[in-house]
Amino acid sequence: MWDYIKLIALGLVAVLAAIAAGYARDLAYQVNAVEVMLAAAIAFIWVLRTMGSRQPVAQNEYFDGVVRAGVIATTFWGVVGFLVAVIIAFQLAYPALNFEWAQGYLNFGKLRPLHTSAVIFAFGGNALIASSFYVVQRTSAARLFGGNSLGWFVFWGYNLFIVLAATGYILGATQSKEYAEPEWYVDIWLTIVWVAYLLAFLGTIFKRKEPHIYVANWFYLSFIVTIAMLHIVNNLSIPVSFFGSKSVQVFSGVQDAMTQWWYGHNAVGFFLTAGFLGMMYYFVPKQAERPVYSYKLSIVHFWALIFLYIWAGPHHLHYTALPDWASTLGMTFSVILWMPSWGGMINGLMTLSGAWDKLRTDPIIRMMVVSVGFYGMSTFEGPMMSIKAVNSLSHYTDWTIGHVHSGALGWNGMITFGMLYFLVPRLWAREGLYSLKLVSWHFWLSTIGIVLYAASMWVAGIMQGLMWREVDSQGFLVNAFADTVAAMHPMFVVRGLGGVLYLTGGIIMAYNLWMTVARQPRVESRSVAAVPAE
Ligand code: HEM
Ligand code: HEM
Ligand SMILES: [Cu+2]
Repeated sequence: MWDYIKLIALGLVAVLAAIAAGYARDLAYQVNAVEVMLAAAIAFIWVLRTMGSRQPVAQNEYFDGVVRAGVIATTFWGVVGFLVAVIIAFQLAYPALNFEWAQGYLNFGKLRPLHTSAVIFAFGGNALIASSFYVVQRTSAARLFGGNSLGWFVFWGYNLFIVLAATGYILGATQSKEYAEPEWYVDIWLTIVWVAYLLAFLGTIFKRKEPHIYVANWFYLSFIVTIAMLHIVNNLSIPVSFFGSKSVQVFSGVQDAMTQWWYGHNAVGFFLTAGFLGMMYYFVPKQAERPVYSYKLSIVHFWALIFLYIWAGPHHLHYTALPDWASTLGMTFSVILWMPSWGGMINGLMTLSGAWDKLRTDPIIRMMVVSVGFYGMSTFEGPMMSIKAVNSLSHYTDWTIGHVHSGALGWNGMITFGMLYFLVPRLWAREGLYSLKLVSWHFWLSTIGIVLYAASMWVAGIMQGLMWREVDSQGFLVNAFADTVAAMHPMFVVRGLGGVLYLTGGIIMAYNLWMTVARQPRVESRSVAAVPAE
């Protein structure tokens, strides 16, 4: 019965998407409609072919299939995102790489949002979904809520969202809001997927056999709920046509800017921070084989973090049309935010107390420790940059880009690598990783890559800021904008090289994980039973 309903729904979606493709007013919409049609058709055929032959799921076992798929997707999108990153980094250093024949499709302006979405939403998002599904099942001693269908719907639905967004960007569909570029219909689709995600996660917590809700789940849950709220409010818009990608924002002027940076800042706070803290609170203690340093601190900094983050958005709009009081409010909360951020860092680092020797022997722990260290560094730098006097120098410069990447490469990237190295042997029941030596190589390549990236951007950013300010004795500006661009060339090259190292590390990881699954002997004793909580 349920299968028939699925077939009818999928068939309907495929037909409607085909009609939409026919009536499409622009290329991006048309290609997106064809993609939806294909996705629905493939799902239709799959449901049809497996009807009646699917085994009932064993309720006392964890649902790890979807986590395995998430791990593969994370690795894949990571390498893709880093590759696009290296291309745009060299496009900035050598503008000739914006080839004439690729204008309008593969120039910097088109590839930049592709990079940001690929690394944040595809790489980071898949890492968060996969790890949260793993963690919530283990710590609740319960199978993922909603049967296999809900979990698979979240995974495939989310990855369809990424494909729709990415092809849309290349073909020119964007609502021009940073990190929220996808147009209205893609936003609606993500909303549906996200509600399903919330349902699967929360449902598992509700049916947990463990009385306590482990703190990692608090962080994951706040991430899921807050992203839903941010996504819906920031994307309120009215489509120009039902058959076109263009839409008009509901807010305008400075209200729109404030909504956008309330979104943008809290995307950092809840997607790139709270969600990844959830990851830290499970995988660091697991890998170190030590309990969390202070459980009390984890609760205190959780509530402080989620309360404070929400107010800090205006630090993205200093010295704009935004009223001064709002800007001051944003700055104040940003400075206070330093404390709970460091609460998290201290808790992560101190979890290793008594196990510091592992830093010498275990490259995965090393990766996690560097990650938490970069979290601490970027959450010190951020509050500093939010101070108006500092921001008057740093804003619009590459200092911001350096700050972004010490958080993104250092914190988000490294903790995700650690999580992947932890999970793959367990999910595929393999006897440890294929090569710890390759993990060590990955560690050093990515660490040196980050250092090159951050250091070159500090130099570039501060130089740029100072050059923009420089006036002669008559009060005239000394430097033309083009002078500052020319002066940054060497730093752009260094940043690009840092990116090459980081990408190489990513490829080595992909190879190592592949070989772990392909070559390592199986272990039979892996526990998949949903009791007791682990
Ligand atoms: C191979 C490593 C990477 C390289 C070489 C790289 C390079 C770049 C470049 C060249 C830009 C454009 C800067 C500009 O417009 O001046 C950029 C922007 C950005 N990247 Fe990366 N990236 C890398 C990895 C990552 C990762 C892993 C993340 C996130 C998890 C990330 C997040 C971002 C964000 C959020 C922006 C926009 C920053 C802003 O507008 O202030 N990047 N990246
Ligand atoms: C206490 C924590 C933090 C504070 C107070 C903070 C503050 C700031 C400030 C003041 C800016 C510059 C705004 C501008 O001049 O345009 C900024 C930009 C940014 N930060 Fe942070 N930051 C924090 C942590 C982080 C972390 C951990 C990450 C990444 C994982 C991150 C990612 C970003 C991104 C992506 C931007 C660029 C936004 C854009 O213009 O596109 N921040 N942050
Ligand atoms: Cu911010």
